[in-house]
Amino acid sequence: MSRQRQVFRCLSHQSHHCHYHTSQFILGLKNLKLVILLLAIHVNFLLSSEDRDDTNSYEPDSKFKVVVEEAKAPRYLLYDVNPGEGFNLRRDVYMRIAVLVQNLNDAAPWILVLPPWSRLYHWKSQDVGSQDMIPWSTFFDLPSLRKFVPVMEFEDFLKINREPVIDELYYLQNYKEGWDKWEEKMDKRPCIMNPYNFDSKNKLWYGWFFGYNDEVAARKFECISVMGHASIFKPFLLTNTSARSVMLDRAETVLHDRYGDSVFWKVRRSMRFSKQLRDVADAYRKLHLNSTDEEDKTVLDDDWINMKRNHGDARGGAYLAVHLRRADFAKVREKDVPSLKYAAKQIKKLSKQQELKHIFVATDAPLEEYNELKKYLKDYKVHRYEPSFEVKKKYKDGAVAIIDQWICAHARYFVGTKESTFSFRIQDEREILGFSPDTTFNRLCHEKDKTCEQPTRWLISYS
Ligand SMILES: C[C@@H]1O[C@H](OP(=O)(O)OP(=O)(O)OC[C@H]2O[C@@H](n3cnc4c(=O)[nH]c(N)nc43)[C@H](O)[C@@H]2O)[C@@H](O)[C@H](O)[C@@H]1O
Repeated sequence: MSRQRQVFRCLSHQSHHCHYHTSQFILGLKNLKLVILLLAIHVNFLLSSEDRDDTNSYEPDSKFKVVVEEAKAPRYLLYDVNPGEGFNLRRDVYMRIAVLVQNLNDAAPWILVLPPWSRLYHWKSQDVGSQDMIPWSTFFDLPSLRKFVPVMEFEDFLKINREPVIDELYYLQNYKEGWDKWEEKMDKRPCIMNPYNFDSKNKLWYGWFFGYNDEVAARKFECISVMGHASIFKPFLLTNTSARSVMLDRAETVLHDRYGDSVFWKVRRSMRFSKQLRDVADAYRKLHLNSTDEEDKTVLDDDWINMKRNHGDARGGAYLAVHLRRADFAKVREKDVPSLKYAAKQIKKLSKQQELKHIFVATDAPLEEYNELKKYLKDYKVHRYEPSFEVKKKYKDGAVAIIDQWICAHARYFVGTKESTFSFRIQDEREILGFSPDTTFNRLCHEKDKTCEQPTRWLISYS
């Protein structure tokens, strides 16, 4: 058992035998590496802070008791999302919370602790080893995230925290009675549902905690009914609690502060995929689709802060990319997802219009469905990214999906699935790269959908 795991066990069971391990561990942690990490997070953030928008002031929330003692800096905000949600919806929730943390940083230093990726419903591969507790650095470029807001991995938070205990945990929920009119409000309320358990022996709350279950706990737990935007929590966090670490579970309950404005796009631009995954996708583009950044005019600037593109700057590789969401989506949203035959009909029509012979298909469809689709498209060269066993084992299902997204983002023309956040994230990637909106905001329609209304054009905005 690693020393860290031993300490988790010790602290959660409060055994005296553990005292030695714990104090040794904590001493060991005062090591240079972590101090440097923390400093790096702060310096990095301060350096880029001149680029921040000076948004909202706040009034303390008089509904809650005002805490007068001063909180120790830095403070840590953790969050989690409804267990059933997929990767791209979770990315969206990150953006809401990152904007909240940026707002908090206008008043005091806060660090956003990134929730490890564990056992997502859609990650079904059995032969790739554990898909639990995957750090954000596998999928995203952390230095890029840090140019928007200070972030750290949960494992690093555990290392610097004195014990594997989060001071306060709030479980967000809607109002039980529902609502007639929209108003920004939040209230401590009895829990409508509570997935955490109180251990009366050591007076701690246990629960999922990103898969850490009995290794991590919370000291205080309450439910909060909320209707509002993420930054509704700003006054509460600054004046109604002085806890060093606060976690908001079910963070998807709060909305974006302002959907689609330049701050929204800043945090979106900061969410660059990790270089290792972009490289795998770029190698595939080059080999199978004859697509390179230089030819396609999609070269990335090193720093997203300086990268500004006009619509039409990007040309894209000579292929049409489709995101064909199937699996659970085809069942839950039966009325939005076309049959394979009808999807193929639309794809053929678009390829003809665009004079493209190569079609790249990103899909979560089983092989038989993909083969059926290919049969309908026999006059075209149809491609699907199939990872080598090594890539899949190393980076897992989450990475394969990112590679699919990155390849779609570089196509000359893209068509997605109605209301899939997977398709939405490809659309915003293409906005960042500078594609013409006509080549981006397109979707497949169900055969019975006669109007076939195309997606809203959420165009990039720079400040
Ligand atoms: C029905 C709802 O759909 C919502 O999904 P939706 O917005 O499409 O998009 P996501 O939130 O990303 O969830 C769908 C997941 O399915 C896999 N997936 C979907 N399309 C592809 C693809 O083209 N390639 C690869 N490799 N993987 C794909 C991938 O793991 C992805 O994160 C979910 O967030 C909800 O939890 C719920 O399932």
